[in-house]
Amino acid sequence: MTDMTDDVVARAAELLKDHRASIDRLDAILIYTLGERFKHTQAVGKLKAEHDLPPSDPTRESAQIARLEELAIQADLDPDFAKKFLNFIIQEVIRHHRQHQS
Ligand SMILES: O=C(O)C(=O)C[C@]1(C(=O)O)C=C[C@@H](O)C=C1
Repeated sequence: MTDMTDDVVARAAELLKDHRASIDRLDAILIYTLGERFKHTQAVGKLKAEHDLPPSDPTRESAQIARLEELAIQADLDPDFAKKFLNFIIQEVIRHHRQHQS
């Protein structure tokens, strides 16, 4: 009986370890992906500052949000979360753009 319980606990520990390894791998992908995204937005911020363009573009943001909501549904991710996540990133980008302009 105790042996069986030990097996179940050991199996659960193994599964937890595997999930955590996948989570760490995916978190690394997220961080590198965000790093790449910010490289592009830094270049966009420089262009906007050089050409006196406004830091934010609400029309572009609406299109991005609509697209990400669709992608989120396809990816089985909560579309409201996807929207909040993109908004959070875009707000940070706009903050960087404003720093370029001042
Ligand atoms: O595409 C732009 O114009 C950007 O400045 C990039 C970006 C984004 O992070 O995706 C940021 C701010 C804008 O309001 C829209 C989009």
